[in-house]
Amino acid sequence: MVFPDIDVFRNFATVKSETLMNAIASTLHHFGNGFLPFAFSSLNREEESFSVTNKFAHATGARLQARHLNVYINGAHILKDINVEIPRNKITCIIGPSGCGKSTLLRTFNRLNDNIEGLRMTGEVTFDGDNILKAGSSRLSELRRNIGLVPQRPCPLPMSIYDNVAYGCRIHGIHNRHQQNKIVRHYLRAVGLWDEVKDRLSSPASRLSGGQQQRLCLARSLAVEPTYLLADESTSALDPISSHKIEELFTELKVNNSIVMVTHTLSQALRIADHVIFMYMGKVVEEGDAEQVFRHPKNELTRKYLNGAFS
Ligand SMILES: Nc1ncnc2c1ncn2[C@@H]1O[C@H](COP(=O)(O)OP(=O)(O)OP(=O)(O)O)[C@@H](O)[C@H]1O
Repeated sequence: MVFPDIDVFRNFATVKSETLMNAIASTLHHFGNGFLPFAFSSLNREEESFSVTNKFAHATGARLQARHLNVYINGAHILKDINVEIPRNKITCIIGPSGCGKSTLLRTFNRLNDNIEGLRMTGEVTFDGDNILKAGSSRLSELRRNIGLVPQRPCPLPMSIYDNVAYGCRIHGIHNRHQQNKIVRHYLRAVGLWDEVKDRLSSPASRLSGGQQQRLCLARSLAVEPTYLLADESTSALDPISSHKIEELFTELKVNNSIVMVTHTLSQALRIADHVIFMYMGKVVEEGDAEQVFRHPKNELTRKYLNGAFS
């Protein structure tokens, strides 16, 4: 699947650095990229604690829902009458065979599909009661402050490892170098990357391996601590140990945040999902508590999928 918002960055190589930064800032502002400005909520790590409150996120008890959502691309009916509710402070896993619409649904939650040519959406996606499908640009940027997306393909910005994580803080007005250092260190540790990069923080992020880039992008998204983190196969390029670390991290994060992840790995969904959405050919076939869906699926199609009858 192509991500035009990410591809934009790849074309910046020859642009002057100041122009580049401005272009990135405005592009991110427009498209959102999972790390637009947020305030930071408190982090309870013994070695580093810092606290800035994301008032909007935690005061409103915001919830994310899709009602009668339909997505068409160039006339093709991609998402069909989707009705789901994403619970707060839980890990929701979206599962289903390739091409069933998982990423499209995930991206609809922060309007990242908007730039797809020929896109038409009907129905509602509500966040904190507001239909975000009708949100104007000012509401949209607020939305993207609260719903961050880590895309399927890692997309490091054309800057250093350090700056990739610190960037979100800066555009949100956190210019204190000491505080930035703490945040960068904290989130690189959280994703299990710190030991691998601590001696080369000023190197270009593009020199990292695919799995390292995937963790860097996750750190960048987490560093602005969204209310909802949308993760599209965020462990697909990782070895089992690194994947396990990320799963542990997501489990810790749900105390303050809500995670929605697309995964192809059923064993991963079994390990960490609290809530499951099973999709097939653009429809939600079954949704519910993970234990119920995995142990006692109501739908025959879900049962077949879980038993490996198709993938
Ligand atoms: N930009 C696009 N233009 C045309 N069709 C698209 C576009 N993006 C997605 N689609 C189509 O929408 C359908 C759902 O795609 P989507 O990427 O959401 O599926 P998925 O379940 O996430 O697949 P996978 O697990 O393989 O990543 C597919 O048939 C795909 O070809």
